[in-house]
Amino acid sequence: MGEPSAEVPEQVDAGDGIIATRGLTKRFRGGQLAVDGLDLTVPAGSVFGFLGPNGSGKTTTIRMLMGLIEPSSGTARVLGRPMPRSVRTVLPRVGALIEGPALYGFLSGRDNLLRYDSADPTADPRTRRARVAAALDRVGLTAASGKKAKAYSLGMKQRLGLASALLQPRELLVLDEPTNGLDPQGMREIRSLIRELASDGTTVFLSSHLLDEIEQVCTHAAVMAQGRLITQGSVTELAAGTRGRLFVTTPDVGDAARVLKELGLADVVVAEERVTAEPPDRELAEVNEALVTAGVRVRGFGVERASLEDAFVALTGEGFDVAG
Ligand SMILES: Nc1ncnc2c1ncn2[C@@H]1O[C@H](COP(=O)(O)OP(=O)(O)OP(=O)(O)O)[C@@H](O)[C@H]1O
Repeated sequence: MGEPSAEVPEQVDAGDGIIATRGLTKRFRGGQLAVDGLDLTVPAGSVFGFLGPNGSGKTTTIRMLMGLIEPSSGTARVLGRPMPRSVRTVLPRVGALIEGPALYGFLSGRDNLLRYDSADPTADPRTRRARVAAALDRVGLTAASGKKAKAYSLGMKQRLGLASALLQPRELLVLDEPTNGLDPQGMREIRSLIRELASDGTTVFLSSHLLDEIEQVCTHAAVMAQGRLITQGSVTELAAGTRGRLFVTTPDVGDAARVLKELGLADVVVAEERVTAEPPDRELAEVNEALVTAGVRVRGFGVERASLEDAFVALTGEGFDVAG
């Protein structure tokens, strides 16, 4: 039921993306418009960051992609197939970690994975132990595999969750806020694990409300705000579309700021021993010369590359400031 018949083969168009949505919309019963006309394209082989403040519609989108809830309108295709119609053929090829892993605290990490594996009707019981051992090894939990899961740190629980998603080879990993609640060390571990997984060709789609996290691990990103897509593209393109900032490092910040304003530079901001402004249209050397001529002791000077945060500010006119 629901699967396309042999006469109407599903075309998997690689150019279409591993995930592709068109006009995807979710309005909840109470009238809340959680996702509004989303057109998302996730290229094969990318580490795709789905970025947005809390409440911007990320989890709702992921739930629609995984066939957990029905869209109100629009379409979603995952691995080239329509969701939720193709849930049964698509989900076995996708490793998903949504809203934290469901673990039995009284079982060891290894026994939790054995349970997961035995719940999969396609998993051969004869190779179960080897599969579980490989997954534990992959996430660096071999040494702790005999410990009860309730004694695991949050980071270890998260890694065990990832191991459960990795019991079978996957074409796509979908991770909802994989570093949420972790300490900096735990975050670093999960990030390096994600990079490693991506390096052997798995497409990774992860949501996050942390800009620098996306910048550190993702090749591509989409930015959501209030249920709408603000932008998407490669991380370098997104940042490159935004101009960097001119900076002057000097003890004479007052004089430096005055000179920059006299030269017509916009958005001059003074901080301790540092003045920044929008980059000028004129030659940088001219600006430097004007500073030096005015007696400003220039200790550092140049244009900094724009970050994803600069891009976000430029797009929305506001900072990426999220509450908890
Ligand atoms: N089952 C539901 N019924 C009604 N409204 C909902 C439901 N689930 C989510 N919402 C609302 O939809 C909006 C988007 O929520 P969603 O959880 O998708 O955002 P998010 O970006 O994933 O945020 P978070 O990171 O906090 O999970 C929010 O305003 C939320 O209150």
